[in-house]
Amino acid sequence: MSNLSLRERDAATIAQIGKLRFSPLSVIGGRGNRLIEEGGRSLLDLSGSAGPAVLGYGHPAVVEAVETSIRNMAGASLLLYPNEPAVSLAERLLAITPGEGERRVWFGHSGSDANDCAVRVLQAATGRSRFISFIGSYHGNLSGSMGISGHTAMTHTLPRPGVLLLPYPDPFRPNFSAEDVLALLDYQFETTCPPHQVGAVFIEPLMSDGGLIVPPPGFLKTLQERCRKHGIKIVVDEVKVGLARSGMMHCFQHEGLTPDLVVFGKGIGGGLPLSAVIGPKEIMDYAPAFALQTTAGNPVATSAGNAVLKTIAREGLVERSARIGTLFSDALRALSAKHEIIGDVRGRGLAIGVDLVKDRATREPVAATTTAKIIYRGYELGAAFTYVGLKANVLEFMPPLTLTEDEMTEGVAIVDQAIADVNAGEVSDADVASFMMW
Ligand SMILES: Cc1ncc(COP(=O)(O)O)c(/C=N/[C@@H]2CCCCNC2=O)c1O
Repeated sequence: MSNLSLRERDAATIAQIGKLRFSPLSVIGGRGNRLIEEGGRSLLDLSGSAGPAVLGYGHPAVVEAVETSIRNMAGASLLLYPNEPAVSLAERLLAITPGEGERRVWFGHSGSDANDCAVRVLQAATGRSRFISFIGSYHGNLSGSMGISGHTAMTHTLPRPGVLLLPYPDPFRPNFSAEDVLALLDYQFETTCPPHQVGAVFIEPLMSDGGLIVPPPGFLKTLQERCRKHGIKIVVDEVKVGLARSGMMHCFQHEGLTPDLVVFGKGIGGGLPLSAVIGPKEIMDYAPAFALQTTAGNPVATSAGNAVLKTIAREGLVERSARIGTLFSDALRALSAKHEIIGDVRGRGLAIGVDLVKDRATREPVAATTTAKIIYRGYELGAAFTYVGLKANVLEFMPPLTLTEDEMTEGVAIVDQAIADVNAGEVSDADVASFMMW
């Protein structure tokens, strides 16, 4: 057994390109809504491992489903033969996801590969090679999904040729109003981006990694109508804010959208690698062997997916997200009475962002080091959470949907104390230097 810490062994073996670390936390276990740190300390998880741990850790329904399926494993590959868990999950997803006409489900391992698949099959099936997306959007980290994303973390990779990236209107920083963006789109359609060349618009119904931005009411619905007129498909990326997290089963339902394709990831697997794309049969049946991944739709991950959907229904997690999310947001908003740095608290259900500002009048974002220090101090005080935003100034709360009211209260108290301690200068730049990764 090594006498090095897990963190030291991680530094000596795991590639930096796969890391986005916000604190020194090294995890050796997890139970309920808590992570167990090397050394045995328990931390409240307000991040859900960046979203997928919708049922926390070790949920009995997931444990039983995974154990049963792996003990009698129906192969490991949906592409070679059907398996019961995958087909059941596809049936469940089709039943709970509004849509028109006959549809089909594709399974993958991650939000990235799901959006990657959507891009490729839409270009092939529509014959249109251009796409519309948004500055600040994060649709994945594979070439296809990255190519239609607009997050600053991806500027090391050039966007896909022909992508039209529009500003995502932010009610808290209205540099571009919904009307401005729609006018810009119309102008592009008239000039450099003929609509008949555009296969689809990719929409985050709540922009997560770009800063937990809830769009102005009606904007996305109007955008959908503009695009529909030109036969442009609507793809809604529900990877991070879907499946009950927003306080409705699908976040797009808050916006009155009628998507052609819906992309799922993160929470659908309850922490296991699983993603899905639902789309019209004429698109998703484009050609056999078009979007293959050997272990996609395997019976173990899809058994976890079935357990997630069944638990969401059985434990009423849609309503719970709405209720606990409102309490959580209200409690965070109440902190703004004592912390000038809190400029805005926003989100839907248990997808919550706290926008940190230097100045409430100008709404200038705080320095990224300040955000990082609050995360770091929160870790020291016993909670795990992250930050997002193109200026790295938005605290992100994406806890398990099983978060209790007491845990929510505990989490808010930690955030409160962390902000106070950072204001008091208790965290140094050196403390966070190695945690400024995006
Ligand atoms: C709306 C949306 N769509 C797709 C993805 C990609 O999902 P995967 O990271 O599972 O490939 C994501 C992933 N978002 C990043 C993943 C990198 C770490 C930072 N936090 C996230 O949530 C996403 O938010």
